[in-house]
Amino acid sequence: MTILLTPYRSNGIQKLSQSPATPKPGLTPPALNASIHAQRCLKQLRSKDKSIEKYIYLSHLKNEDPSIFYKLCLENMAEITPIIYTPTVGDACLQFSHIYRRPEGLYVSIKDKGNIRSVLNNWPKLDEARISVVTDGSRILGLGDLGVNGMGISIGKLSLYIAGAGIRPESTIPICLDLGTNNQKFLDDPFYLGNRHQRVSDKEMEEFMDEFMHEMFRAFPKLMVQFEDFSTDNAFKYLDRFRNKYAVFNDDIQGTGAVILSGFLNAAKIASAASGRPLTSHRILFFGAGSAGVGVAMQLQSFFTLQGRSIEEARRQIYLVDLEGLVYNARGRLPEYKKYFSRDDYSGPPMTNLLDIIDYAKPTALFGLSTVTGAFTPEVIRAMAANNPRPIIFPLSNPVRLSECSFADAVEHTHGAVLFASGSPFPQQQYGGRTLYPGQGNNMYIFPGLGLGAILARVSSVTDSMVEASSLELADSLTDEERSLGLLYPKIERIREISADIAKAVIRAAQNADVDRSNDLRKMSDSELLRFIHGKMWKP
Ligand SMILES: O=C([O-])CC(=O)C(=O)O
Ligand SMILES: [Mg+2]
Repeated sequence: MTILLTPYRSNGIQKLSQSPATPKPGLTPPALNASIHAQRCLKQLRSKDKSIEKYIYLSHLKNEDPSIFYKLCLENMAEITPIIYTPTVGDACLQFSHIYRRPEGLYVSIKDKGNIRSVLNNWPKLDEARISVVTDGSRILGLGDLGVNGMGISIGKLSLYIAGAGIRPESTIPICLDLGTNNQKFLDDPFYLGNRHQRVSDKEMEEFMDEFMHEMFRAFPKLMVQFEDFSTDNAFKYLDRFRNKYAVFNDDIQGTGAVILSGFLNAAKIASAASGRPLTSHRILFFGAGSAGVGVAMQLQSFFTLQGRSIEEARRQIYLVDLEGLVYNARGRLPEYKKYFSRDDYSGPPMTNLLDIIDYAKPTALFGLSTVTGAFTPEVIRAMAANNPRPIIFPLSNPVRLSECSFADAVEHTHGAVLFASGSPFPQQQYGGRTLYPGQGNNMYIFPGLGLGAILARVSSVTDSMVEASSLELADSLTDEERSLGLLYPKIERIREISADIAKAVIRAAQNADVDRSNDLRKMSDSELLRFIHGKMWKP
């Protein structure tokens, strides 16, 4: 590890390879020692009480000395992830224009339309680019339209790619598209860093997106793009529009779908053992029918059909609930993405009360993707427990304060029987003399490995089978010890090992689907492939 002395680096491009191995005498204190310095940085981090201050400190450290930053991340994953990522990254995005210090990432604005190529060409490491996280800031976590402040989420996701999958820092491009914002508070804020107008029309956005994607893959031919936190309609629209043309996936639809299927599988096995109900006959109620809700529903339906259910049977195991209640055909006009799971077997008056819907559908699993804080009231939790010996309750909205319930409430009102995962981290609980651990059903377990597999196989597109492979691999990755603790997801400290396993499964799925362009990997045995993947991981 080197202690960097390089001055200001524009756009967060980290010149690791060019950093001086040994600083010139006199330019650092005489007894500066790298491993002590890592401890010093950790101590400085821990001395701050506010998580946003910790975020600012780490963001500064990453720019100054990426090696030490990523070393700290890897050695303290459980402590640092909630600061550089969900939930603190949500606050960082809200305050992005106020805490901004230096450029990082690439901004492509509607004003660049017609001229996007020349903006992309300004990126300092054209040849190195492999993974880009692209947001338009229109639905950041559950926080709504944050405009150009959404850059924070692209940066946060890519930090996890680097820490969690060993993607080289210089191969990553965080991108925020500035298509305006409908957030009046930001439009009125003199510090706001984006264009000061409402979001452009759908038609203008479409022309912009076509040009942007076309130029991205011309400028960076080896790239894979992760779409992040687009508003629901556009998340589906642009995934559909580009998924067969470019190597692109949507993290909120597919990454969340995969991670929740994985946690559900591990939970459903335990629940089925307790209830005697077959794994394939679970009924799932989705409270929240946006990109994540529908994405997870599609992933679960696909799983049930793989297990021998007909498509129709699988579809009927899923109930969607939005802000107007149960989603059913007779209710009236629905947006396109809600139609598929809309019920045709109910035609009574609108069913708006979650307790009534639970009573009607008798779900074995309740998923929250609504951003309605506290929607899973004690009564709702108790109703789930009354119908199921081990109820599956996943309040998945991010960040923490938007969660549908806390882990403590879920434990208390199910007398410790709950099988729980949330989108944001919750502390463990003591119950009846046992320690109970909450799962974190966050796409952070999926996208690093999915992306790593995709770029190593040089895929031309990201197929559903690749996403599914990542999910099944994650579900399988629990160790005996983790299972005995009742965990639904592996410990985050094992993220690199898990990302490598996921990458391997993704590469094999890409080969089966014939979307890979790296023939050499086809010739490798599984163990050779895994060794190859580990060898490719950048280590700080
Ligand atoms: O960023 C996260 O923590 C998970 C996610 O994609 C979202 O909530 O939009
Ligand atoms: Mg997201």
